[in-house]
Amino acid sequence: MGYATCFVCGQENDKGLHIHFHKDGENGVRASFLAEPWHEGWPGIQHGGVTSAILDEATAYVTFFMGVVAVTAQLQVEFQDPIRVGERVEIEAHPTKVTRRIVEVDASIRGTDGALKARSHAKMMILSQQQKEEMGLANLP
Ligand SMILES: CCCCCCCCCC(=O)SCCNC(=O)CCNC(=O)[C@H](O)C(C)(C)COP(=O)(O)OP(=O)(O)OC[C@H]1O[C@@H](n2cnc3c(N)ncnc32)[C@H](O)[C@@H]1OP(=O)(O)O
Repeated sequence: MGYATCFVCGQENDKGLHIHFHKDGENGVRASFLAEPWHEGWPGIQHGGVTSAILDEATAYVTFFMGVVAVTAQLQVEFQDPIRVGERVEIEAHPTKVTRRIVEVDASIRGTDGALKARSHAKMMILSQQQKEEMGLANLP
């Protein structure tokens, strides 16, 4: 599922996060992740850019499972509590509004105890055929 070379989900990306996202209910997605030492910014704490990339990817998977090709136009992230190296977290995302061109998505990352670590609100722009061609994405489903 997804794309083999993707930084977040690609199983063939040696430098990637290798997160497996799966469908949850009709429109939601879920995944799990373990922060490793090479994901840290401040000592012992997962880098906020890694956290943002995970939220962005969960958001993108919502549109992927909807069967449209979309890119992130806006991603607003709240970092609520540090994600510690060695800590497992649970990721969730679901759509909140769907229009002809834009899918709005809420995503969150929680500890295994359910405590909120980070959350995001994003606007995904559905690409026209011309935009897909210009971005080299015309052959995607
Ligand atoms: C699932 C498997 C794995 C898949 C890979 C995971 C990927 C993860 C997701 C990503 O990270 S994608 C990469 C990061 N995103 C980008 O690189 C997108 C870069 N931005 C663009 O390509 C264009 O800005 C975009 C396609 C989003 C919009 O260009 P358009 O030419 O379609 O917009 P247009 O100029 O026609 O404007 C249409 C409306 O949208 C508005 N708009 C455009 N860009 C916007 C923006 N960025 N934010 C908010 N609004 C925006 C614009 O003001 C306007 O509003 P109005 O209709 O009210 O006039």
